[in-house]
Amino acid sequence: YKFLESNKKSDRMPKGIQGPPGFPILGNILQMVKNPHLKLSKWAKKYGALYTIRLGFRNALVTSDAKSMKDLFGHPASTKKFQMDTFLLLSKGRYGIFTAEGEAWAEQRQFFIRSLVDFGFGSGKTSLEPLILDEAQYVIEWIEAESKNSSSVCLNEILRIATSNVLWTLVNGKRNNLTDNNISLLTQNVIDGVQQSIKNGFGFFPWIKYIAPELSGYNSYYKACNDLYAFITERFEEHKSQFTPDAPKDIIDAYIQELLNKANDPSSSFYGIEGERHSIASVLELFIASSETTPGVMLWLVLYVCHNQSVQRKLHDEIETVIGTCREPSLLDKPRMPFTDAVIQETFRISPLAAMGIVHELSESIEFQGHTLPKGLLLLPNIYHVHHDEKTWGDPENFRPERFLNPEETEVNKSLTENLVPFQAGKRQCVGETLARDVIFLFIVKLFQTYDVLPDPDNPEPNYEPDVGLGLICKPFKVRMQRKSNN
Ligand code: HEM
Repeated sequence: YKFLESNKKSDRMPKGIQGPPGFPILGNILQMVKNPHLKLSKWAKKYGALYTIRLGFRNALVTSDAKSMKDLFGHPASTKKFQMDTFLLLSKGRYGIFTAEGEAWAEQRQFFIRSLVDFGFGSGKTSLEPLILDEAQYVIEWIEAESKNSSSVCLNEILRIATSNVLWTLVNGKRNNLTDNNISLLTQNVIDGVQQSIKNGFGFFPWIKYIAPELSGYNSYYKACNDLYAFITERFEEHKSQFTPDAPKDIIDAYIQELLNKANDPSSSFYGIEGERHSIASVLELFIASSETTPGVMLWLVLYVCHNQSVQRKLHDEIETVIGTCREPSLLDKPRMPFTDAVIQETFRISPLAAMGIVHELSESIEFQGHTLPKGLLLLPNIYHVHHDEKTWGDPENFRPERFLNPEETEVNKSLTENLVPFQAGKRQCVGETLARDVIFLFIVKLFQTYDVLPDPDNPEPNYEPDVGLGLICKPFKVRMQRKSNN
């Protein structure tokens, strides 16, 4: 019964759009068990920019070029998400920003964006810069200490902790110690569970949890979600006990203020108990959405640049020319650093963290590129293929930041970056994009301002093979961080 219940929703296939044949009940899922991003890309080459697949009983339209993706995900009927059990469990229902829908989602999303601006963040503003640079400096100190014990270091964990600390300081008002970091650890347990839910299937087939709760990883995921939820709830309670109205010190205070402001407005998603649930879920989702993605991009970048020394030399040259060795990098340096920008864009392109994005669901039938797309159709953004399409990139498998620059290498070619969609597209496009881009820029510039990054002599060959789950995650690797002689 549970099996039928969780998979009962069947929808119509749009007419006139081809796709690979699948199996009964499972559809195309079996063909996508290993490296689904590569399979989706292979199908795009065969069936074109728009094709259909079946995920269990659900039909999905796969979009594999940037324009179709932007047009389709920009349509008002595409705002709804396909809610995997994995995320509903995390947010305890349709709460917060990531999992909420309709007016509640719009209000929660807007509130978070406004809070970021209130706390000094936004285009053209630089007041979060000291916070980000402080965290980058802690990473440098950690590298210095580690390098005394071993010639090569693994940056995976420290970058995760440091980036989650930037957000945590903003949200909770005080930073965590790099070696004693609850929020990062609790978040990591949940992220590991999300990866398991994709690999072991309980995200798509909730009935697996009834058959193999332990083996599938469902039980440990359930516990990890509850632990993180309880931790965030405790921080809300702590803040409430020390709260001064109209003087929010951090984002949790801002949420508490909004709950008070909307205490008599039943039409608001901040009203009453539901309002509390939305607020806690929103904060929790921020950590889940950011803590693997932002450091993940930096790790890929370090790996590629470490194994492409000519790129590293150009990166060093630009940092030295524009910033020098004595002063801290600033976001205001960004427009004068096209090569650094190109290195970051190339990393987003070649190893997109959210390679298959987040699946949405049409809330009503629409006409699209001459086809009628039925209500309930799932929409899958084939981000990996968009970033690896030979027609756009020529040699997609090569790490070549220069592709984004004009022949004089003085400017980034904007018409080419239009083909990048690492944060997806449309009204639900990543709400943390600017924060992520700023953190990546400042961390990376500071790292390469301070160090020559060299391959680990014990493992000199790079491993570009990702750990594939919801995202393409860089497997742990070591590098030799050699302090630059002029630094
Ligand atoms: C390089 C880093 C990041 C990448 C690649 C990334 C990617 C994405 C993608 C692909 C989506 C799905 C958009 C959709 O459903 O249409 C998303 C949504 C989201 N991201 Fe990010 N993200 C990153 C960093 C962050 C950060 C730093 C935060 C928090 C400060 C964040 C918070 C969110 C939230 C809350 C959503 C849900 C938005 C909504 O449903 O309205 N992300 N992100």
